[in-house]
Amino acid sequence: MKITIIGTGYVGLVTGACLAEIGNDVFCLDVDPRKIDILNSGGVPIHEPGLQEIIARTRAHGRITFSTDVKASVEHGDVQFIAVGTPPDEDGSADLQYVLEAARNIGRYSNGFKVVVDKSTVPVGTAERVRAVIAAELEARGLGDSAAHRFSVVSNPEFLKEGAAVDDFMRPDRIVIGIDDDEAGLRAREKMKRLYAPFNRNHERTLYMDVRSAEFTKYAANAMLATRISFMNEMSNLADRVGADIEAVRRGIGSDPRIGYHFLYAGVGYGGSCFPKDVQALVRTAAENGQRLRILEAVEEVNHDQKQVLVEKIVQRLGEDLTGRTFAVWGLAFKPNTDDMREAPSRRLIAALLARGAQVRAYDPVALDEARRVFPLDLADAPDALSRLTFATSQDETLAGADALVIVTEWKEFKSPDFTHLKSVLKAPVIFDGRNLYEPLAMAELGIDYYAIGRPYVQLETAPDARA
Ligand SMILES: NC(=O)C1=CN([C@@H]2O[C@H](COP(=O)(O)OP(=O)(O)OC[C@H]3O[C@@H](n4cnc5c(N)ncnc54)[C@H](O)[C@@H]3O)[C@@H](O)[C@H]2O)C=CC1
Ligand SMILES: O=C(O)[C@H]1O[C@H](OP(=O)(O)OP(=O)(O)OC[C@H]2O[C@@H](n3ccc(=O)[nH]c3=O)[C@H](O)[C@@H]2O)[C@H](O)[C@@H](O)[C@@H]1O
Repeated sequence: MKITIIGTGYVGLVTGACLAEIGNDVFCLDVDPRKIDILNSGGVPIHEPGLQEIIARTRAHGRITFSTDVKASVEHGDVQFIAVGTPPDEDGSADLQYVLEAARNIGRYSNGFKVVVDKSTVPVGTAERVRAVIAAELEARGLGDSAAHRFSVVSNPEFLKEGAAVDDFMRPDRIVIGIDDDEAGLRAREKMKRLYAPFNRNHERTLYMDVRSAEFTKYAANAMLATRISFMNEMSNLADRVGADIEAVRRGIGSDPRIGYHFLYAGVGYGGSCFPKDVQALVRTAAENGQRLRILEAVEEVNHDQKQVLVEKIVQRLGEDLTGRTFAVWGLAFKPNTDDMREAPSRRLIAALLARGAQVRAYDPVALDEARRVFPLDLADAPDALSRLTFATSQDETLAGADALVIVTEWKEFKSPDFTHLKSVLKAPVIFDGRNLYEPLAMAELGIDYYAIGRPYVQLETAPDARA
């Protein structure tokens, strides 16, 4: 099938590559010439496991093209996926300017029947706006009534997770398709069914519904997941106060199949490009419709505060003024296996340490380039603070002479470091762990002062008279 993907970011590039991998003829459009140049010279502008290999393979077979040519992109695809960004506007609502611009271009250059797929996360009612924009452009070309230029707007939200995007796309839990039941909608449904059949042979995972419900489903899913995280984070703070272990509690509640084990990890708050903006946008949609979403307001507030919890633990142990202290920070990306630093908890945490006068030496396995780009922007008004932030090229390099190690992202390679070596190079054996990677008792036995999230601080009584 001939497919156009508008926007080659995390979602667009993965969708395009995966659709090309199963044999489609895919044209990827982006307005950013830098991204297109990288892709055309064999590179991949983002880090996503498995993606580079698929792109190299499909490009070699001529099944995927990258271009900034808008007209050619519209003419290419019978199916046009809109996968552009929908960042938060100043009031928290989703900014639809890129989506509507993509729609305008489709109307401007359409050369036949088009299935227009909203893949971006967009508020309820957006498909209608996309339809109106395309119709207005066709009308302006005198093609308003042309049967040959019919189109249908489909909502097909994406549920992939960064760091596991290729896998999630290739093996989806479900494929949600919101579609109209008019004649163009029925034609679109046949195309969508054929397109997704290889991922879903018996079609048992495809959920057809009306367009508004599909748009809403995406927000409700992210809101539910964000709620679980804020719930566990709030429980972890209480666990700290009452001397319980949130990891034991997690296992205790997760064993109930109605709760389940997934997505119950307390930490330094959720980040990324989606939960923060989608929770905000849903709160905004509700407000526009005369309703308050009180649970989601609290989810956001708890998440905001959670990003400070590790700093509070550091201040409690080392004092408010951190001048002259050096911190080794492991992990900058908002989660492992990605270079994405949008809303990453590391940004607030590092800024807070620097604001208290500390030196920070940070390391991340893949997000260093992105970190070098975002911190100067975050700290544009604080050049002195920025000058106290340096980046190391290995986790070990951060440690020498540091007053403490701070863990922000749970990369696999941080899970089992050589603790004896770590102790010998740190100035003092102290770890602040925002991802609960280690066992408090084991740390105490190793003589490491270990502070985690919602887990007891263990101190062994080693003096002989104290044991008696
Ligand atoms: N990142 C993720 O894991 C997921 C994102 N989503 C949603 O998918 C959408 C895209 O997200 P990302 O891929 O993360 O965004 P992104 O920011 O990585 O990529 C968006 C791309 O669209 C391009 N673009 C903007 N306007 C354009 C236009 N008129 N024509 C062509 N290209 C244009 C930009 O240059 C950029 O490369 C958002 O609505 C997001 O909420 C949904 C599920 C997962
Ligand atoms: O709409 C989106 O963009 C996507 O948002 C999330 O995916 P993503 O943001 O890539 O990553 P997650 O694995 O969901 O993690 C989000 C944040 O929550 C945090 N998290 C996750 C799980 C957990 O138990 N605890 C926790 O603190 C992570 O550290 C991370 O900061 C959803 O999981 C995807 O289904 C969705 O498609």
